[in-house]
Amino acid sequence: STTKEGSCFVKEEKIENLGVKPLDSSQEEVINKLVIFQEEFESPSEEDLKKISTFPTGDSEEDSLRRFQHITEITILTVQLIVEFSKRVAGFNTLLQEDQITLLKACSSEVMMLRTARKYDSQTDSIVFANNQPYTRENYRSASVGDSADALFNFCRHMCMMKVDNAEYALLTAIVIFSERPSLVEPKKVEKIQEFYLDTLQAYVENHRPPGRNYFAKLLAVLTELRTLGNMNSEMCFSLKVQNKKLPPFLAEIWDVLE
Ligand SMILES: Cc1nc(-c2ccccc2Cl)n(NC(=O)c2ccc3c(c2C)OCCO3)c1C(C)C
Repeated sequence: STTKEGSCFVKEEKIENLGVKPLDSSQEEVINKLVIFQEEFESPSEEDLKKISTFPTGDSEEDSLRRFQHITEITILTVQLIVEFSKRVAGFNTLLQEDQITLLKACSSEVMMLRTARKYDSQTDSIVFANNQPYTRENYRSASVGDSADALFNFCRHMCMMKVDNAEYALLTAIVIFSERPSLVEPKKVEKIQEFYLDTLQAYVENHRPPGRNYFAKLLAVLTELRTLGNMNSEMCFSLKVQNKKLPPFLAEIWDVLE
């Protein structure tokens, strides 16, 4: 990726930090694979996008309902990509199937937020999901996400300002996937795998970011922010139920919106 003025794309450049241990070959290998899979499962395919409803730009009640519908369709496709990506992350297939499902259900909304931040365009303060339909704060809010749209856009802006690169996004995603979650059967195993990706992110940041700005700590703070955003999503799912805005069964099941 290249450095464009005012955009979020940064060039992964190598810098010589005195006294910093270089990444070992296994860490380099893991990072390269994660970035490749991140690209492979970045966006829904063209033919999948043709199947979903068009993006309504109007202001009627009907249009905001159709926008909600459009978001649910894009999210279903994106969560399916998150599942495919997770299955290829080293360590995931060493877990019990039961724990794999627990991790996927819990991480999906948080990984969705990270993926959305990668689609954020700071010049227009909009999120270009798939098929180049820009969501502004306005039409995202009217799609029934309400004032939490600001929390999403502020998160995206924050990630953009930090100029998080592809390797950092891929490592953050792996760390989010292997987060401690309630009801895991083998929590220690998940924690050990997460530790490996945390150490790899720390080594990557030390070798690629200017020293003395504690970027690693800033990236860890993103994990806490994602936890909050994920919880807000769960609350939103519940409130939708009350507004009897039906979530598609796939999402209702993934996000435990009990019938
Ligand atoms: C079908 C669907 N897809 C999403 C979604 C869309 C983009 C990124 C992440 C998510 Cl989880 N959401 N969630 C949100 O759009 C959402 C809900 C609450 C939030 C939030 C988002 C993005 O972000 C800020 C915190 O509060 C929904 C439903 C539940 C509307």
